[in-house]
Amino acid sequence: MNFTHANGIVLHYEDTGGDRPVIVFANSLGTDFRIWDKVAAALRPDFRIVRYDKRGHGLSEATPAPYAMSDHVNDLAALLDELRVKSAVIVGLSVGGVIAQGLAAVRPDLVRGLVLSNTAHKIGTQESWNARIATVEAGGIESIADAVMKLWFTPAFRSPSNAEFAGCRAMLVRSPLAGYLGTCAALRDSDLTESTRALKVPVLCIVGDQDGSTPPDLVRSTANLIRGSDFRIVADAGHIPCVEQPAAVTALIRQFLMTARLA
Ligand SMILES: O=C(O)CC1=CCC(=O)O1
Repeated sequence: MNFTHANGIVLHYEDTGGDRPVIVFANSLGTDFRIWDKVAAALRPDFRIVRYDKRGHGLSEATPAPYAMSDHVNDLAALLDELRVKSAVIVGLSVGGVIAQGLAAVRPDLVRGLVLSNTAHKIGTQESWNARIATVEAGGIESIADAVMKLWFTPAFRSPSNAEFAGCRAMLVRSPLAGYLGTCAALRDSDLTESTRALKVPVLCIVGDQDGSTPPDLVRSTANLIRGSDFRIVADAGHIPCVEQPAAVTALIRQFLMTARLA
């Protein structure tokens, strides 16, 4: 296990692969960096892989809610400075993709390219995030877990016999409450439309065909903002294709890196 102080908090991270081209993975709301296990393992022979638990998730410090998206962005910038990463491809899922867009806007020196998975320049509305915050404050994360699982995964993956599904549900309900609520507030208050429209790096946007949280049309609208970006749909996947279809996600990342000459 690796921990470091960055931006005034303790972050949990993993850093493997020495001086190869760097890929950084950022995870989604209510998950930790294990969601990238299969994709990271497939890419590890060819890349330096950095994964981390964002503030209030996994083993990273859970400061009191609410958070701002700039907290998450500044945490990642500080972590990469601490690890002496000069420039990387950032692969971000959902809020991890929002953090990746924010990092590219405020620290373009750190970002060679972006893979934006199941994310958007703006996710949800003030009303939807306030409603979720109120429900979780009243009943805990367990009270929304079954509904969230329907956003995250296809019916086939949600089978009672699928142990991986049970494990992902456990990951959600065991998330630190402050981290979950804090990041809901960060999403509520974040709108990156203008800074994302100004991005100049190579970008691949991907989305599961059955994503109930950031559906294909929303992710396509983000791709349409970014000149020259590519947009791909992953078949038979919900909001977390890196868990549900890791081979397809790995293939799309590899193809993007080759085409954009980032490998
Ligand atoms: O739990 C969800 O609704 C899915 C999600 C939205 C933002 C994020 O990071 O995950």
